[in-house]
Amino acid sequence: MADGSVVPIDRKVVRKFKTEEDVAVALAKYIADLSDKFIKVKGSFTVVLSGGTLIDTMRKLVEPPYLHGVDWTKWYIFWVDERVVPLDSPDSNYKLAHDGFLSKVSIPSHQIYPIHYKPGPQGPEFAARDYEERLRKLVEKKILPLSPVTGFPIFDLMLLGMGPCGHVASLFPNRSQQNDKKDWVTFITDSPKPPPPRITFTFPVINTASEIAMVVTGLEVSLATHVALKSKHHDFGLQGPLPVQKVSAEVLLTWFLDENAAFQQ
Ligand SMILES: O=C(O)[C@H](O)[C@@H](O)[C@H](O)[C@H](O)COP(=O)(O)O
Repeated sequence: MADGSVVPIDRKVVRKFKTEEDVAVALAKYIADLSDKFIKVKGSFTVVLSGGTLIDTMRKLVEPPYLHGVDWTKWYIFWVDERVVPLDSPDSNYKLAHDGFLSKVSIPSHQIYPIHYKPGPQGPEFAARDYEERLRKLVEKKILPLSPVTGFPIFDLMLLGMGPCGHVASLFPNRSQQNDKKDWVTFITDSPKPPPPRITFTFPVINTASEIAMVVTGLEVSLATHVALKSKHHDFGLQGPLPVQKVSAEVLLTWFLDENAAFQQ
């Protein structure tokens, strides 16, 4: 199916498109519709970004009709993971989002939450603790609600990419961070994807989000996509599931795939 038709399975839908351009068109509408819905219901829209190709795939959102149709003033922006580098570094997920998205829309700057960067070996741990503290303050201010079910903060929308090894955020196979059930934000100093020092939301926070979009395009992710959506078993030389297999959303997890990523479906 290459028309974006929706196949509902539990709290998960898979939307398959022919090209990456078709994914970009559908993703913009999906995000704008959720923005309208959440702002109507709760007066704000909390959005969590990833790095990688996601920001480019969001490109239609900064074009008409969304550019002037979305109420950007109600948006709050967070990062599901960030490389621990200065914010103006070419490796920074903040810079990527700033250049491709945030600089083009009118989200108030105090509603954008980049990491606080500190150089040196303590930088990753500092950035993770600091980010978690800032999230806890937003819970106190009632900007982020806490889930009565999980005890973790509820974000309205999380936009995730996936690597060929099945990683999401900076939760990688063969790294302990994917098993953290206590922290909201943790850090990694030996990420297999460069650069090595990063912070990342943990799975309990990711899976407490209301809506999650897995935005996955390209042939190199087709095997991990196949494992996540079809075979469930894998031959990646690991014990246990791939990180992506642990993703679920409170309301709905929506996969956006192009024909290449869906090649093995
Ligand atoms: O720091 C990063 O690189 C990201 O936040 C990471 O989690 C990304 O979302 C995936 O690696 C997918 O990356 P691509 O979209 O580039 O395949």
